[in-house]
Amino acid sequence: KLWSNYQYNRKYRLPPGPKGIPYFGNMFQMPAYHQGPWAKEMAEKYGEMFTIKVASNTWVFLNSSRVVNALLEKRSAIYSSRPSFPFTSDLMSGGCRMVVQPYGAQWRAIRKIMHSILNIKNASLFAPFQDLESKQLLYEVLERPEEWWKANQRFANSVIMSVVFGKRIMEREEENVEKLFDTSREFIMALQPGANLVDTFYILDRLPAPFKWWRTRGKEAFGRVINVYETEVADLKRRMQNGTCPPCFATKFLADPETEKLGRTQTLFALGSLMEAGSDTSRMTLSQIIAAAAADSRWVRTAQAQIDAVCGFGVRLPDFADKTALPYLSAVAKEGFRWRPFAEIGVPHLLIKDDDFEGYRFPKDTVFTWNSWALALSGDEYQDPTRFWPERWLQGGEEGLEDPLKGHWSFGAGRRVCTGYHVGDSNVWIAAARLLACFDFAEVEVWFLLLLLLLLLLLLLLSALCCTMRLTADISKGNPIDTMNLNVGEHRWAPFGVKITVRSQKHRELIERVGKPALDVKY
Ligand code: HEM
Repeated sequence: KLWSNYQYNRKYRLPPGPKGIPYFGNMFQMPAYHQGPWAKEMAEKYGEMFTIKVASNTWVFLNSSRVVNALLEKRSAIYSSRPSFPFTSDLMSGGCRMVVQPYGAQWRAIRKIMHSILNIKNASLFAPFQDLESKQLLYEVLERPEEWWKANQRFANSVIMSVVFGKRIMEREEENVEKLFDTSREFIMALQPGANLVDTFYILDRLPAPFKWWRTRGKEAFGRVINVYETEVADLKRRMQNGTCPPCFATKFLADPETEKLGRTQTLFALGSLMEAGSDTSRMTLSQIIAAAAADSRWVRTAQAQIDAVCGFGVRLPDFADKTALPYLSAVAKEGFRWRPFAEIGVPHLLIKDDDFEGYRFPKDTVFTWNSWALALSGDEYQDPTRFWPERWLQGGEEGLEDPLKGHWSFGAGRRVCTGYHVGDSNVWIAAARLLACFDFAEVEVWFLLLLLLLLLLLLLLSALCCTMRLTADISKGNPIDTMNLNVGEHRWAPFGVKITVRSQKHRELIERVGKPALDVKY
């Protein structure tokens, strides 16, 4: 062991990093969740790159746009695989969840399919659904402002379900959608570094099957997710037989002879990954924009002034056709992606062969990640980085405003960059533009909190203790909103408290006129 360590250290040179302990490395220093602030602190201490060990894996964090660009973008051909995840990928995803698949033929085939539906040329395919669902979103927020987070979820989910499965999701509580959010959350949790020992200590995977204590749990998780996807495909087939299914991606995909070659599990996961990635991401970014609007009304006033100038005060809703006339709204969407990236420490990219870079020599199988939180909140990268300040994107003119990838790393990098970024960007643009056109956002006031707490005390006597504790936790986050701990991944209750009010009677009438009819649209 000592000899092989000596040889390794002679051959390779890695950036410095915090000292770890034998076998576990830095595993216990990195928080289990919400690792962004810790990784930012390390970046401030070590500079553009730092190295940590998570058991036998070596991770290099990239902390400046310069090095992300130089490695993940420019050398993408060798920095685009994923580390092995015996539990999270092989067991609970049957090796078929694209986001954790290694770089290779299978990943390439699925990426091609994803691209065929999510690319910019299909913007016109998504636009009518985004238009319809964002109108319904406004009506839902008007009717039940305290359930804004559910309305965001339904919006994002229904857009992708309409395009992929030709069906609208009318109720956020729909059983299979609820299960989809649960399985997505389970997957994200499993992916956290150190969450499953076998994903970190690969040697455990060599144990004989009866000693692998995690197998049953992994198989059950796989069963749950496959069940969600199968339920959707069965429903699709039923509607196709009834003649009630409009043309959609899944009907074409399932009828394509090429699809058969993928096998059943991969076919289901291709459709499922679209549902999963398409639903969760846009709603989280929208939640962040709502938090930013409640925490700082300065930029909201500017956005509303521009919308009012173009669409009239409560006269009509902004539309995709207004995009060039509303550059501030494109800057809002961009700032929404940059401000508090939810993939806080990026997504791991695996280097597939030894590489030299500026005096360092990286061994094959080193994990590289862009330190997303640190990059977004770095004073070297952005002026006044913690502030939600759309103006930053307009300072040098409007160049690059329409490219969703330009100026931040929230969609990832290189060949692994998010395939759905056009859809995510347009989802966020239309929903944010319309919400800002019609509503004001404020942090929850103290008297309101006290009243709610009083009510909760009464509730305590009547309802289950755990439920009350959960509500209390929600409310305690309300005033003021802690924008560094937004917890937007939460899908079961409001991640933070916010007061949403319609801007005027004219806006109320506008929403009733255009938003309410959206509820009756069926196909
Ligand atoms: C709305 C905001 C969104 C954000 C911030 C986001 C972010 C990301 C990030 C950070 C990655 C990993 C990139 C990397 O490893 O370098 C990713 C991958 C991916 N995203 Fe998104 N995403 C969004 C929306 C969407 C949507 C709407 C879809 C699909 C409908 C989608 C589908 C995917 C897929 C399939 C991958 C896996 C790509 C691969 O591993 O090759 N995303 N996304």
